[in-house]
Amino acid sequence: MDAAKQIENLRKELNRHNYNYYVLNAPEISDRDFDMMMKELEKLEHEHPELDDPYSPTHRVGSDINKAFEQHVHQRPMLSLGNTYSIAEVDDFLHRTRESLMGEEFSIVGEMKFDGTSISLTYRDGRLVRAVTRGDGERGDIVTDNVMTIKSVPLQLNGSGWPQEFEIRGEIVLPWKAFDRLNAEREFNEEPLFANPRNAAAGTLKMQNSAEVARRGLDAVFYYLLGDNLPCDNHYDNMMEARKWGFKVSSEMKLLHSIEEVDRFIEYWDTARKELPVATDGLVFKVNNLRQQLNLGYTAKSPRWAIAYKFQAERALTQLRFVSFEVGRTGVVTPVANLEPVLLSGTIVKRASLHNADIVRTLDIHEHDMLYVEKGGEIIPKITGVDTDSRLPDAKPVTFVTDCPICGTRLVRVEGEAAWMCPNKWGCPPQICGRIEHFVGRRMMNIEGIGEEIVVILYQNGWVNDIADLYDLHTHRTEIEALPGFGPRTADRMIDGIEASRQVPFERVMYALSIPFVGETVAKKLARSLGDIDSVMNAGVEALTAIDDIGPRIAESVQEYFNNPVNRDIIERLRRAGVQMSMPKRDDADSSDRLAGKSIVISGTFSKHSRDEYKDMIERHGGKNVSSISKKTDYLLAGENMGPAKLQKATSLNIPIIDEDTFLKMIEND
Ligand SMILES: NC(=O)c1ccc[n+]([C@@H]2O[C@H](COP(=O)([O-])OP(=O)(O)OC[C@H]3O[C@@H](n4cnc5c(N)ncnc54)[C@H](O)[C@@H]3O)[C@@H](O)[C@H]2O)c1
Ligand SMILES: [Zn+2]
Repeated sequence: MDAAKQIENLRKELNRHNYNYYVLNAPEISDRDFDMMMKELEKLEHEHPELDDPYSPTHRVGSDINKAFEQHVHQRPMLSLGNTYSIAEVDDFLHRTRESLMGEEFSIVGEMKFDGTSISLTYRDGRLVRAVTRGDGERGDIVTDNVMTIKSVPLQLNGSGWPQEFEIRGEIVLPWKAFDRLNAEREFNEEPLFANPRNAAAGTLKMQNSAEVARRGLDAVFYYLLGDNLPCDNHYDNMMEARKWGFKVSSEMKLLHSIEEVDRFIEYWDTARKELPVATDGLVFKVNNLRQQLNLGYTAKSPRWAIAYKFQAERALTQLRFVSFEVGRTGVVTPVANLEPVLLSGTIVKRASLHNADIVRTLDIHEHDMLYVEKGGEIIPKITGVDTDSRLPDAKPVTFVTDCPICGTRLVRVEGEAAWMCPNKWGCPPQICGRIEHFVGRRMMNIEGIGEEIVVILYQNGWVNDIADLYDLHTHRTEIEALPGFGPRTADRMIDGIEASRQVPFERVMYALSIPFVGETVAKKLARSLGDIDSVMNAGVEALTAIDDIGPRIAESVQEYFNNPVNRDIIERLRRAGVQMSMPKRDDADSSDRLAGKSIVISGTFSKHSRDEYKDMIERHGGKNVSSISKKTDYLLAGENMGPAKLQKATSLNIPIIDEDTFLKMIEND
């Protein structure tokens, strides 16, 4: 292949990976592989200056701009960092810096490289006025509302001495604990897991629903102060000032005075970082003195006064014991590599998902192969390769099962996907138990006292075969009490939990039914738009797809579910048991058509009701809540601390801006 073709291919590939990483938050390759590809392109472009292109990914910061947000142009571009993978490369950087500074003394600040998503905050007169993502480096998305939900971000500064206006940059992170909780929840709801806390943080920051953002537990750490009248002439002291104003500044930040100290800092954190409560993917070294920073300047993509050192992804070689095939609630069969236990990033890894049949085939795994397991920025261990040299001569390739490993039914291929599933919905135990577990879950019917293990016991004893059987469980009370380790208190808790679930609102019942493709949000929309179960059951495809966010695939799935007589029977039994099958009747005073046909944007914070309550009110009075301002917007319902850009846009489009009192008057009874 000639260089031009090679360069073109690399650019195309890198652009695609940038998109997966920054926009979809779902990288396909490891950061290291990405960085190596980038270095290769840099090298080729260097050798062939005639093929250079300002749009090449080597000159540009990967963009995370999302059309659903308004954008803001950064006063100073937000750049990336040059990266290195070894102490020697960091030392090179220090030598180069010394040369560029003509031998002048300099000190270095060593910092954690937090693995989240960058944010720029602007403060005026001590108050937060705007939060913007890095975007493409030149301009980013305005995410002020979402950032305001992060408790450690000061809305109003403490102390004194801050410039009248300044910018502070940092990283929005999702601490390990919150990340694990979020993924456990997603796993339970059978939603795709986040590959790592960085992707989770970036995805969360770009959500349209600030209440959900608040619930997820983001945090923010700050590492860069910018402005015209900063309090000190060096980076370190400025950060110490920022800490006094109320910003979270990492306590791991350290002033370093020699190459030896830098090297020791790296050696120490190479292992110690595993104990930190947030994910880090490396260290950052910055020249401390601001005048020296200015002298060193920038390349198109990164400052010359700083460098990142990236930690190695941890990789281990271990033997495959066997591949198991596991059946989930929806019947999809997932291959799992069961491994000889191996220590990786501080945890013992025994199992790693192989995802699907295509991946098993691509890796070409044979029985008892030695496999490479990796756990880098990604929390979920991944099989990245096979050591074919150590393969036993007569080892057979691992093949995907053709029949359900549990019930023996022949598997069918899921249309358009790499997945296989067991079609025996009503006879395959993990599917039956999976649906019951889903039904009792916290975000569904929230039946306390019944968890995963108890579901299996109830099923094995023949008492609960489907979700409706739960409501007859009291007839087995004596038998339950007699189970080893149970007793009257446990039985009480279960029965009380079931009793209480009769009050769970209809929209959560919709979600609890395990209708394929009907997740929490879709269930809510179905329930709210159609009002009761009979309307959902009888809705045609047209009526279903007329609802926001419901496409033909979901509509078909809903119809298929209710066309099945087994499901119809379950619904009737649930109805007889007193489970909520309709939305509560609203007081007429609570709803009207006063806002019929009006599109309303909500922005800022309010004192009389929460944003969610206002959204609800808009809908109840016939209006439509929309997230961004356009010519079609009828009103902007504005609270405190509203983003100035939104305000400006509304003014320029002549959209009436109303405060909460005006809004409440608008929907009041005459
Ligand atoms: N796997 C993939 O498909 C894929 C695709 C695109 C990018 N990537 C990865 O992303 C990297 C490029 O992303 P990037 O441009 O955000 O660079 P980066 O993440 O390597 O470094 C720059 C970022 O580090 C962050 N940072 C954290 N702590 C910091 C501190 N103390 N001081 C200063 N900055 C700090 C900032 O957000 C800054 O924007 C690549 O090197 C690659 O590893 C991977
Ligand atoms: Zn089966």
